[in-house]
Amino acid sequence: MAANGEFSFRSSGVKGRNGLPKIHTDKKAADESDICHDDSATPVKAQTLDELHSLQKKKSAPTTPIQAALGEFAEEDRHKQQMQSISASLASLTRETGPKVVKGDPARAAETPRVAPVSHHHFEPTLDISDSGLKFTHILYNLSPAELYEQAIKYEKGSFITSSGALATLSGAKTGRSPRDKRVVKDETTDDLWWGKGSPNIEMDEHTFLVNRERAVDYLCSLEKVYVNDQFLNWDPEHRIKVRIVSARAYHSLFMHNMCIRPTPEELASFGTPDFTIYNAGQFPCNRYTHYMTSSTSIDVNLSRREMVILGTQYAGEMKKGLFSLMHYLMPKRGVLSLHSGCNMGKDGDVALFFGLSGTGKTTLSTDHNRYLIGDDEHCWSDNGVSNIEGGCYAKCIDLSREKEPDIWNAIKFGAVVENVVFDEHTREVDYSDKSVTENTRAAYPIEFIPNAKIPCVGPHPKNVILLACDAFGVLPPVSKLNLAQTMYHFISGYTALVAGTEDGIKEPTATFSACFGAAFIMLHPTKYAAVLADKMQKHGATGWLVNTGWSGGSYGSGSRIKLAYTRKIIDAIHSGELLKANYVKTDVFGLEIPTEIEGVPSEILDPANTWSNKKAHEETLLKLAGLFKKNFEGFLNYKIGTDSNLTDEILAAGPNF
Ligand SMILES: Nc1ncnc2c1ncn2[C@@H]1O[C@H](COP(=O)(O)OP(=O)(O)OP(=O)(O)O)[C@@H](O)[C@H]1O
Ligand SMILES: O=C([O-])CC(=O)C(=O)O
Ligand SMILES: [Ca+2]
Ligand SMILES: [Mn+2]
Repeated sequence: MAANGEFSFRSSGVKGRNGLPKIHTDKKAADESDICHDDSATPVKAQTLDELHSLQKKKSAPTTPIQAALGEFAEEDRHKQQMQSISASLASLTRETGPKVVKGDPARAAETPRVAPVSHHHFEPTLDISDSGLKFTHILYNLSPAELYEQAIKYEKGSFITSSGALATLSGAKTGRSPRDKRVVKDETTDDLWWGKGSPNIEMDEHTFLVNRERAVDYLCSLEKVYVNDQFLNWDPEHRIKVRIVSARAYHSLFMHNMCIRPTPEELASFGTPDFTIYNAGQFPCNRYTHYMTSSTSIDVNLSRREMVILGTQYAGEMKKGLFSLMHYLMPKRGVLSLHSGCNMGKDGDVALFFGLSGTGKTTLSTDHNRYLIGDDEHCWSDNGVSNIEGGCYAKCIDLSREKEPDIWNAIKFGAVVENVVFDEHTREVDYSDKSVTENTRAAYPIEFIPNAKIPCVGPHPKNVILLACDAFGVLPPVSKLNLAQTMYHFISGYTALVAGTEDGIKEPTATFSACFGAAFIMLHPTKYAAVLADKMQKHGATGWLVNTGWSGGSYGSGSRIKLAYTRKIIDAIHSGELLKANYVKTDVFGLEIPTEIEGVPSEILDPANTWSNKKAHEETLLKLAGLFKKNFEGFLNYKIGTDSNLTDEILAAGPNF
């Protein structure tokens, strides 16, 4: 480059008579040179192309002194134990005990014979030899994102790299969870579970579970290779759970790599036996002649065996939320509260929880450039404070925009999985407004893709508990301050309203009530979680808030969704403590305390009654929604919350009055 920044050719030192560089053919002359060499001078250290290719990849470097100290024998032992553990995980219950498993990609054929087959001498003689007992199952163990990308692109139709570097994939026929196909084994250990009306736990017996388990395991072992992830749940070391995920798709393995906590190499070396195992055979259906099965999809949890089987759905969220259900069972046993909430922390250590059903804003509002992100969806609140259960986020992508949600936008890069999005076939730019595959398009990315993620994902006791509702009726205020009884009333109600199918034009919104803002995932009766939440909020002086991220100025169809920018201002005022100091007035019917002013938010929208042009329609809609709340709460009237009945009575009184 010339000094002025313009590009120019470097003038060559030795020139021939015609001005061109002289070509030296004489070896001696070239060796003793001060003359210019050809840049490619050093030859490759390979005799053949195969050798050349073998130079490209080196063995992953041992990372720490711990591993170095293990020595070669210990390392070999550890590897053998790992393979035995995986073989045991994949064991058929009716034939030989564990399949022959071998680590590595079958496509890298040259490498496989070097690995000694796992010996089965400690097992009983096989009951029934089958072809599956003679073949090897290759184990792709905790692959890296780059390796999983290659697997997905090579072997899974519908896998593509988007222009931002994310892996686009299709989840198949199912683009959301299938709660009606979830089953939980009912046995002597599950008496304390919530069964019956309203409960998400539909029973199955142990035998049927084993039938489905065998079906999944046979399917997985029939494949040439399966993916195994060994990872953790819960950033609180005291309550950490070890999970193993066995799956048939690189998509599933990468999704869980992103969503669970990723072990360090040392943690992986000493992983041992998992506390819980998922068998994801989602490409393979369940057999509908099997007892308890009502479709070809079945998601089965067996708490005694610490196992979960997935048949007939490839939607990866089933694994995420299956593990969340497990935490809703395990954590309360330890006095730890599990929460379907987002969580973030201010610079001064003030923590906020964001409860809400799907699509109400947990991910959007907890991902806040001015605050540390602890997590977007699943948390625990123990005596130690709050901790994220997961290692990643799962953001809705529909209508995602760089301007409104920059941190989420930027997190969709190499390593992230985007499900069911539509992209330009040439540029691979994703069109986030396209609902051709589904409205529930999603991105799963490791939490550290958010620049201000708080790692480790733990924080002190919450100061604010924000209940989010996307009220498509447009009658709940944008924000209300709640007393403890109101917080419990709305926590147990778990309200949101969804907009019904949009294809035939405008439809009535439908109210959904989902206890604890996650009835699909809780294992015990809602009042058990509510009692612990009330106790913790009281003990740590947390304030409850109800935030409507839905409609204003009318119901869906006539009004419009509250601007995200306004909701963010409201949330800012909660975090800063400003809102606690505001003036409040009480609304009719719901008896909610609403502020008269918030910086950056037009005051006239703070009371929904002001925003409806048709006052009569407003009144009717308000009463209609209040009636739905009342009816829903009837199911909880016979339950006591906490140790005395005072709180129960207060909570009942905290609902709508009309
Ligand atoms: N005022 C608003 N407040 C919050 N979100 C809004 C608002 N207006 C529009 N949105 C959109 O609503 C969606 C909220 O979805 P989000 O992913 O945060 O849901 P979630 O509560 O995390 O659900 P899930 O549990 O299913 O992950 C986003 O797509 C967001 O852009
Ligand atoms: O589980 C899913 O598919 C997405 C999610 O977070 C929810 O529905 O709460
Ligand atoms: Ca979310
Ligand atoms: Mn969720």
